[in-house]
Amino acid sequence: MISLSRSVARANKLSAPCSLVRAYSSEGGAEKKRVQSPFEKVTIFGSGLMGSGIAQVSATYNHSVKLVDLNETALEKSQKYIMSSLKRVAKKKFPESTSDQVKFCEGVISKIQFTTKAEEAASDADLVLEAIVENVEIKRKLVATVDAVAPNSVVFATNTSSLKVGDIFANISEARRPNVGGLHFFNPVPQMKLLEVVKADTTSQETFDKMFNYGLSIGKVCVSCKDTPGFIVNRLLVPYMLEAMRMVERGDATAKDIDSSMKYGAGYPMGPFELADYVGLDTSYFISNGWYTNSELKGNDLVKPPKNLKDLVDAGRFGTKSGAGFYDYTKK
Ligand SMILES: CCCCCCCCCCCCC[C@H](O)CC(=O)SCCNC(=O)CCNC(=O)[C@H](O)C(C)(C)COP(=O)(O)OP(=O)(O)OC[C@H]1O[C@@H](n2cnc3c(N)ncnc32)[C@H](O)[C@@H]1OP(=O)(O)O
Ligand SMILES: NC(=O)c1ccc[n+]([C@@H]2O[C@H](COP(=O)([O-])OP(=O)(O)OC[C@H]3O[C@@H](n4cnc5c(N)ncnc54)[C@H](O)[C@@H]3O)[C@@H](O)[C@H]2O)c1
Repeated sequence: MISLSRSVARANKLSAPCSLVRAYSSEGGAEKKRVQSPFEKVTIFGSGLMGSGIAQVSATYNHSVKLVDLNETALEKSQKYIMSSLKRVAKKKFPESTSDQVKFCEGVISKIQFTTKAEEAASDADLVLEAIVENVEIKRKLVATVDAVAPNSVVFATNTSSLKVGDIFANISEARRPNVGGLHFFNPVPQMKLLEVVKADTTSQETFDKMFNYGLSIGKVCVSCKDTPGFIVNRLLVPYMLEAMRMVERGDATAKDIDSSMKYGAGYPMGPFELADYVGLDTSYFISNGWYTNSELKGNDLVKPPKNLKDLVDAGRFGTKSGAGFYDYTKK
């Protein structure tokens, strides 16, 4: 595998402003290097937690963004969420000037068009990114909608946490197969620097390079992944967090002490139970159970969901989003 030296990468960048600079060592290893984005118009499906964050970051780095959801209520919630996040970023960026903070926030939000018109939004995009509900059938339906109207050259990526990229795009038209891949962002998107760039079986090198350079252009640290369950982080995160759960089941330690141990002993920003509540216990159960019952990890105890995780989900304790999970968030 070759790697471009920094001087070659720099030369490319200087000679062709919109060049696709593969500013990374393909022997693995991430490199955080700002390059010109190969995309101008980005259409994102799903204005929830992740879609909103991806839209915010793409607009912050001068992409023209269309953010699509099923109804105006979802879009209004998204706009509020993005604005509140932008205000936090602006306060740090322009601590001395409220007017600059306002200008920054309004400048970014003006680059995002909130719409329910799916076909129109997909019809003139350079990059289409889906961040809709983690359900392969619903994602496949969206793929079919985009397939019918998007430009031939569009790159189509998924932000899935746990599904196989190849399964999501299984029914896409033949001509588009080289132009699909995965762009797995982390929550919260404005804060988490990592972007997992996934090369599926049909992804062309050109498409991979475009996705990778888009990630670099929006300030992310990009890593290269194969289309395997959980890519890199979740493949390691799920077994770690499930074993934490089993420790509680065995009575080895409390959730609180395990969280403290990982924060103050391993330097994690959140312990496993705080994180599970943060990303959602329903999501966590869905992912681990999906891998355990219907993936290349089928029957692997490393990803077997513990009983008490399922009990919490069955009881409607989904984590912060429902006010209670491993911890209670409603008590003052
Ligand atoms: C036990 C059984 C579990 C079962 C298995 C589970 C398997 C896992 C399931 C996977 C689900 C999908 C996962 C997904 O595919 C991949 C992921 O996303 S994994 C999650 C990755 N994210 C993390 O690990 C989060 C780690 N936490 C943090 O980094 C921080 O806690 C935080 C979230 C950034 C919050 O920081 P805090 O210090 O705690 O709190 P603050 O509120 O002060 O924020 C600090 C700092 O950041 C700025 N900030 C925070 N959020 C935002 C935002 N949304 N927008 C803008 N800015 C934000 C804030 O302003 C602060 O700035 P500062 O003032 O400090 O400069
Ligand atoms: N939450 C996380 O920590 C996290 C992190 C990384 C990746 N992901 C992945 O990102 C995706 C979205 O996750 P999320 O947490 O943002 O979910 P979410 O539930 O917050 O948002 C999903 C949004 O998609 C919308 N939607 C559903 N079907 C749609 C359609 N056909 N067209 C347009 N919009 C549609 C829903 O209305 C909702 O607003 C999932 O694939 C998830 O696995 C989640």
